[in-house]
Amino acid sequence: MDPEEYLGKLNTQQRAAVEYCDGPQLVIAGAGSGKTRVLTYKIVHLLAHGYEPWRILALTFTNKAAREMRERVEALVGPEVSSSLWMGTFHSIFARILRLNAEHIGFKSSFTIYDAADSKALVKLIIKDMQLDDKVYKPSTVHNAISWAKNALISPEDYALNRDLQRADTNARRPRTCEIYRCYRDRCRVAGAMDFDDLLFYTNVLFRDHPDVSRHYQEFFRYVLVDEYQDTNFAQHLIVKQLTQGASRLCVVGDDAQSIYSFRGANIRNILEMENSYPGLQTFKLERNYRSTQNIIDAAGSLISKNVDQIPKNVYSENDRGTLIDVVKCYSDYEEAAQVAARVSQIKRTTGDPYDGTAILYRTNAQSRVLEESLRKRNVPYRIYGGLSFYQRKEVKDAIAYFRMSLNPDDDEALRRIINFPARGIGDTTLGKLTRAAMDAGVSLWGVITGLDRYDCGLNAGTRNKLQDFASLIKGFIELNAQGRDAYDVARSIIDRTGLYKMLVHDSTPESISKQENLQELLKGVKEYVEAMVEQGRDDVSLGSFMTEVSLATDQDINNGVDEESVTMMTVHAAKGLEFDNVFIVGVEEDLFPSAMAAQSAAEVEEERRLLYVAITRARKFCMISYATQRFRNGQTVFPRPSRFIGDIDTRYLHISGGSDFVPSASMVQQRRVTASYNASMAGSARPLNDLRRPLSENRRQAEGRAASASSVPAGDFKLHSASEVNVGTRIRHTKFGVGLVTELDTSGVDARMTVEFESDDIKSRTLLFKYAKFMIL
Ligand SMILES: Nc1ncnc2c1ncn2[C@@H]1O[C@H](COP(=O)(O)OP(=O)(O)OP(=O)(O)O)[C@@H](O)[C@H]1O
Ligand SMILES: [Mg+2]
Repeated sequence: MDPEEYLGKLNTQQRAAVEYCDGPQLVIAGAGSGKTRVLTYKIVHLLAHGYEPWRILALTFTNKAAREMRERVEALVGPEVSSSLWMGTFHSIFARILRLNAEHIGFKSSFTIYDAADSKALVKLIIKDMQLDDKVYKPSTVHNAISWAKNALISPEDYALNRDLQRADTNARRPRTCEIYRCYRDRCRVAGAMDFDDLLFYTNVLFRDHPDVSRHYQEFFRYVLVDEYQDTNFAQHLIVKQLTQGASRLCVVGDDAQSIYSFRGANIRNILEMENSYPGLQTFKLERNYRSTQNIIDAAGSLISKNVDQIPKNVYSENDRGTLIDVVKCYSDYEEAAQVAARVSQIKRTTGDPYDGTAILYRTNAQSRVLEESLRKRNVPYRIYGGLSFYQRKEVKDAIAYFRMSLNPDDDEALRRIINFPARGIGDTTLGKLTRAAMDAGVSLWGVITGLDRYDCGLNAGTRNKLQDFASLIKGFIELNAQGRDAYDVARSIIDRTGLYKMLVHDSTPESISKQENLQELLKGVKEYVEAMVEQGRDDVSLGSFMTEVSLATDQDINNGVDEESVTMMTVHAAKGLEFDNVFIVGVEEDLFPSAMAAQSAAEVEEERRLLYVAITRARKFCMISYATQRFRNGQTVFPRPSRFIGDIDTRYLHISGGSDFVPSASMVQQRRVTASYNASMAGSARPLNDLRRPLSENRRQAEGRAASASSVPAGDFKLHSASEVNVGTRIRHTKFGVGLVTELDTSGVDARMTVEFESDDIKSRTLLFKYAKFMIL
C-alpha cells in the first residue's frame, strides 16, 4: 500500500505521531483531536511496514471501541489482516491469555468468569456464613473493598499485613473484611472462577511469577497500543509495563481532562508519570480539533479551566463558529423529557439527517425511563446502551448458568442458580446442607453432589436420588462439549433437555412470551456467533469460546434489539470516545451532576466536571444542556438546583431559555457580559436578574423545605439534633439520604459532626454537621 494513501489523511502533528516508531511514545491531547485516529492509522502504518498483524496488540476501553477500530483498519487493509490483530479490552485480551496459560496459576483453561451479580452473591453468602451483620458488612461495600484491593494488586495475605488497611477497617467497624476477602478468593478458586478484577490480578501474577511466560509475550507482541490511557488503573498500568519490557514498542494516547474512572481505581498518575517508567519517552501533542464547532470547544474549554488539576493544552478548530449551547430550564423531569423529544424530532424534520446522529446523555441509568416514554410518544426510534442488558435478564441468565455448568461444573454460583430450576424438589434446606459440607471440606458444591458417600450431609435417600438425577443431566451436557460439538448444538440441547423453554410454552402471558422470545434470541445469537467464526476461518466454535465473549460483553455493547437508525441513549461514562452531531445532556443538576456522592471533596467535584467536559465534547454541531427544578428520584420528589457546572461555562457560549437560576462561578461574576439572547430570555421570566446572585444556601433551604413536604415522610419528624443525642451505632433517617448507621462521632472541633453509613446503594459514607443535618433518630 502506498503510505501517502493513509498518511495524507493526517495533519502534520498526527502524521509525526504515526510515523514515530523508534521508542515508547505518549500522545496527550484534548478531545476530538484525533488520538484514536492516530492509533488506528498507526496500526495501518505498522502493517504497511511489515509488522505481522498477530504481533500487534491494541487495547481499548470498551468492546464497542475495539470493534470500531477493527472496522476502520479493515476498511484500509482488508478483513483477513484486520481479523488477525489482537484487539480488544484489557479484560477480553487477558482472559484469552489466561485461558492459554491457566495451568501456571492453578486454574483450568475452562475457568468461569463471574459477573458482578455472581461476585456480590458470593460475598453475601460468606458474610452470612460468618454470621456477620450485613448492615455493617454491607455486601456492596465489602465487594468494593475487595475489588479495590485487587486493582491495587493486594492479595488477602498482603491485606492482612497492611496496618493502614486494618486500621481503616477497624474504624469503619468492619475488622473482618480481610477474612471475607480471603474466603472469597478461596471459594472462587474452588469454583474454578475468576471475577472481572481477577482477570487483571491474575495476569499480573502470571507475568510476575512466570518470567518465561512474560518473556514470551514481551517478544510475541512487537507493538502495544493503548487508547484512553488516562483511565487505566494500577493493575492495567503494570500489565502494560510488564509487556513492554522487552522488544515490544509502546504507544499510548490519552487526555488527562477526560479521566473519569477514578472510582474504579483509575489513576491519572499513570499518564503523568510515564516518563519515569519509560526512559526516552517521546511526548506528542495534537492541537487541532476536528470534531466540534468553535463554540462547543470554547464552552468546554471554559468549563474545564475551572479545574485546578490539569495539563494546559492549546486547542483550536477550523470548523464553523456554530450555534450557542442551549441551556434549558424545565419545571419537571417530564417536561425535560418532552422538550428533548420535541427538539430531537424538530432536528430530524429540519435537517432530514438520520436519528443516528443524535445522542441523549445522562448521569445515571435510572434517568432513561421518562425519556423513553417521551420518545415513544413521538415515535422516535431509540437505542439504549446500558441498563438491564440482554444477558442480565432472568431467563437468559438461567440458560447461561446451564451453559456454564456444562463447561465448569465446579461453578458454585451457576449451580446455586439452577439446582432447583426448573423445580426438581431440591429445596433451600438441602442446598444449605450441601453448602455447609462444601465450605467445611474446601470443595465445590459439585464436588459434594458427586461424592455424597464421602461427605456426610445428612440427606435422605429421596433427596440423594434427586441430586443424582441432576448430576446425570449436567454430566450429559459436559459430555456434549467433550465430543467437540459446536456451541449452537450444545446450547440447543441444553435448552431442550432442561425444559427451560417447554415450561414457558404453556403460559401465554405477555411476560412468558417475551421470555420465550429471549431464549430464541439467545439461541440465534449463539448460531450467529458460530457462523461468524466459521466465516473468519476460526477453529474454535465451542460453547466455551462463545461464553468468554458473553461474560465480557459490557452493558454498553448490547442494544435493545432495534436495528433501524435510532437515537442513542447512554450514560456519559459510556459515551467516552464517541461522537454525535447533536448531543442532549439532561439532568444537569446539583446532587445528580455532580452526583450527591461526589460533593464530598474537591477532587471528586473535579472528576464530575471532567465528566461534563466529556459529555459536551461528544457534540459535533449542536449541544443542549437541560435541568429540571422538580424530579422524581429514589421514590420521592426532589427540587434540585441547577448544577454549579452550568455557571462554570462562560455565558458568551450559552443561549439560556426558560429563566436562569444557576450561579455563575465566582471568577466570572465580575467579567460576565450579559448577552442579548440572555436578556431576551430573562424578559419573559418571573425572576429578577438579582436572583442569579441569591446565595446557594437560600436556594437549598427552599428546595429542602419543598422536598421534605412533598416526600412520603412528614417533614415535622426531621429536625436538628445535638451531638449528645446520638451514639456510635444509632440508626437515623436523614431527609435526603435515607436510613443509616452512625459509625463515628467527632465533637472535638467547633462544629460537632458524625459519620453515617447509609444503606442506600448509591450513597455510602457521609460526614454530617449537627448544625445543618436534619434527621430522625430511629
Ligand atoms: N486529520 C483529520 N482529518 C479529518 N478528520 C479528522 C482528522 N483527525 C481527526 N479527524 C476526525 O475527528 C474526529 C475526532 O477524532 P478522534 O475520535 O480520533 O479524536 P480523539 O482525540 O480520540 O477524541 P476523544 O478524546 O473524544 O476520544 C473523528 O471523526 C475523526 O475522524
Ligand atoms: Mg478517542
